[in-house]
Amino acid sequence: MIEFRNITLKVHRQTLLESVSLQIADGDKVVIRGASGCGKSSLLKSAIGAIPLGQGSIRIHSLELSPATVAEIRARIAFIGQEPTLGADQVRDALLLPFNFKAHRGNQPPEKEIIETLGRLHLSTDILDKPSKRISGGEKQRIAIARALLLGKTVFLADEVTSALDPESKAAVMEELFRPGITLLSVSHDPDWIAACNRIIAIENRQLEETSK
Ligand SMILES: Nc1ncnc2c1ncn2[C@@H]1O[C@H](COP(=O)(O)OP(=O)(O)OP(=O)(O)O)[C@@H](O)[C@H]1O
Repeated sequence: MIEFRNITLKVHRQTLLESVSLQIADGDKVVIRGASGCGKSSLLKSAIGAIPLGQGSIRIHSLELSPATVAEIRARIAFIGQEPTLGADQVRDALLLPFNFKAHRGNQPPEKEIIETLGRLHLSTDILDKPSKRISGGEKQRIAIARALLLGKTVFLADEVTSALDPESKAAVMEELFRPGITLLSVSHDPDWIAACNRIIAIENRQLEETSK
């Protein structure tokens, strides 16, 4: 479960959210809507400790976000931002990067599983040999999703991950992220994505307003 408890978010002295709470159950598919600049991306970023809270607390599976827990929380969550940084020069190295870390060492997936995961996301295996900086924003996001799936992550924070995609790639991404076992907190303007979510929450006047479907 992801829980935002009475949080206030301020960015450069601008208050984006004021004393708001939100509980997301395991398996929920939540989309955040609202005008440009209202704080949708900032809300997602706050859950990985990228924006400090003015007030309140955030818990991911009962673990409260704090300087002491932020690394563990980031290890549990897949954050797919609008322009993910892949962290290595070659796509293959980027995809396998976490498997060099102590927590995942020895768990590197076999080539077959890597290829199969890329295929499910509508990515060809050729991409593995490309420089990370030569792939598109939409491809970077799908590599970041593939990496999270290979790590077995089940909590996804996804910021506009289909806006740059063709219909087939979009359907492929949605098929992966809307599985029952995935908990999804997302930002999207895409009607298909919004329709697939079970909860729609708008940011209005610094508050969260849940609209019934
Ligand atoms: N790094 C930053 N420096 C200065 N201001 C920022 C920064 N990041 C966000 N902001 C400000 O915070 C506000 C909220 O930004 P945020 O990206 O969360 O909005 P959003 O609702 O996701 O917008 P959009 O729909 O346009 O992506 C904006 O007014 C923006 O100007």
